[in-house]
Amino acid sequence: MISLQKVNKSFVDGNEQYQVIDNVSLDIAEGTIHGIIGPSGAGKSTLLRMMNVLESPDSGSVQVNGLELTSLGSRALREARRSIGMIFQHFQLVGNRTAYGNVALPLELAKVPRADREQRVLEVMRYVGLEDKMRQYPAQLSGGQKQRVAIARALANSPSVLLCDEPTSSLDPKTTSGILDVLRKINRELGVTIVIVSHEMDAVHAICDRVSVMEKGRLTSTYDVNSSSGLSRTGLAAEASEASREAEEADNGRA
Ligand SMILES: Nc1ncnc2c1ncn2[C@@H]1O[C@H](COP(=O)(O)OP(=O)(O)OP(=O)(O)O)[C@@H](O)[C@H]1O
Repeated sequence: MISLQKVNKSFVDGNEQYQVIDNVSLDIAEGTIHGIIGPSGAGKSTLLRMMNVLESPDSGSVQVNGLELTSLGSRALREARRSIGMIFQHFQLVGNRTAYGNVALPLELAKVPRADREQRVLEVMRYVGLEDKMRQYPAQLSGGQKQRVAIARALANSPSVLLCDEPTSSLDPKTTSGILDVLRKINRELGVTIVIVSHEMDAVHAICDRVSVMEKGRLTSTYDVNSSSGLSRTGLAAEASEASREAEEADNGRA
């Protein structure tokens, strides 16, 4: 369970102070996939980064698996973060390490013995379907492969939560669908709670159980994707596609 209660965050730019997160409360149930959508600058990434306190709130509470992250010292926070993986739009792989070296990195930091490390890297690279790319450097991999390596790295320490900041925004539609399949598999098979920030509505609706909408630092709504509101959106999409089919038929009739 991820629970944000009345979190606030502002940044100072010159003489101006901007309230980027404005009194947001949000509970995300264990084992679900939760989307956060909204216009550019709404505060989506900042809110996501609060869930592992990469961004600490000015006030409010951030609990993950019952632990109040804002009250932890740096060592305890480092340990708590091991159960919270994160992936990014631009992958953030270390360029001078192979895929193997990238995935091994969090295990090295956690002081996992070498033999266990090797075993675990192999396991997670297999899980994302890249066991044949262990010795490649990031520059030798496609975008989709880089994101799979990043996912494997995020999984290395067996997290219970995976935070995804625009995970498919640099990828083409086919690669996007492969990455969404991997994320769905991680959720279903490993029970990992996933939070996805994205501006790609199709991707969000394809994979999420619930979605929150942000605007100007505030949460304006949260809905179930399969609830009546989700269905009405599907209904609208169906109507739109029916209308475009009719227009096409009319066009063909004219030709
Ligand atoms: N470290 C920072 N210092 C100053 N301002 C920041 C910082 N991080 C974010 N901001 C500002 O906070 C606002 C929200 O940023 P954030 O990245 O959370 O929005 P977003 O909804 O994820 O946008 P996008 O979809 O464009 O990524 C923006 O105006 C941004 O410039």
